[in-house]
Amino acid sequence: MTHSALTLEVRNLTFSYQRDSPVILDRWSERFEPGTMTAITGRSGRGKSTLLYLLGLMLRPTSGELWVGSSNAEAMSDAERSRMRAQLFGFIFQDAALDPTRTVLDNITEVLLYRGSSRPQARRRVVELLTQLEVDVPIDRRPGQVSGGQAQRIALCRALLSEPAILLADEPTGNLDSETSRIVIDAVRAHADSGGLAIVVTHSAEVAAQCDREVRL
Ligand SMILES: Nc1ncnc2c1ncn2[C@@H]1O[C@H](COP(=O)(O)OP(=O)(O)OP(=O)(O)O)[C@@H](O)[C@H]1O
Repeated sequence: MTHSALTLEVRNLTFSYQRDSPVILDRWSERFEPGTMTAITGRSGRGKSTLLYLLGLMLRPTSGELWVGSSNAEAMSDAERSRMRAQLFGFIFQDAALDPTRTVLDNITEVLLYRGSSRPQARRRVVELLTQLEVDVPIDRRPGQVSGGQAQRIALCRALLSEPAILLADEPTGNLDSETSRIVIDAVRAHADSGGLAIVVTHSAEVAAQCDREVRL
């Protein structure tokens, strides 16, 4: 797997949800390099998920800049940001955001079909990766018929198959036992080792220890 090597850089970022609500990030600066996996840690309510939404171009900061490679995302239109999000970012968020009306297979394969894989090729890749992630469910099931931890790994499978330059994960091991957590973190680790950039919000010291560095909010 190869990724376009992109640095993500935040400069003097300030954010509050509303004008009169508490400031969650105050002139915050940080740089995330390709080929690395960073843990974002900190007490509950400190703004870890909010930071991930900002980094993933889902929220705009109150002030400050976010650079994705050589592009300043704050200078871009909403449409340009959406395009960039679809092309460069992969997300593993707490509400796995699978389409409940479609099968596990269809939820995952779309990205591969879109990129020109044949249906049998796409199916093979999906089955291979689900097996690696130890998701032992029939691929014609719907998301409502799998467990929370399985849904999370199905979302991880979808995110990894799109080969995003930047992978953002919000508590990807939150619902998982320690053995399954290890499988998930190994997969995120492999993404970073192959040149991708991974940022993982976590409350787990064990997960943070497997990252290259920890940024505490
Ligand atoms: N949509 C929103 N509108 C207003 N305030 C919000 C919104 N979402 C989150 N907040 C507030 O922003 C703060 C940061 O929330 P956030 O979810 O980013 O924290 P967190 O560090 O990820 O927490 P946790 O570890 O509990 O998941 C909290 O005080 C939260 O109540």
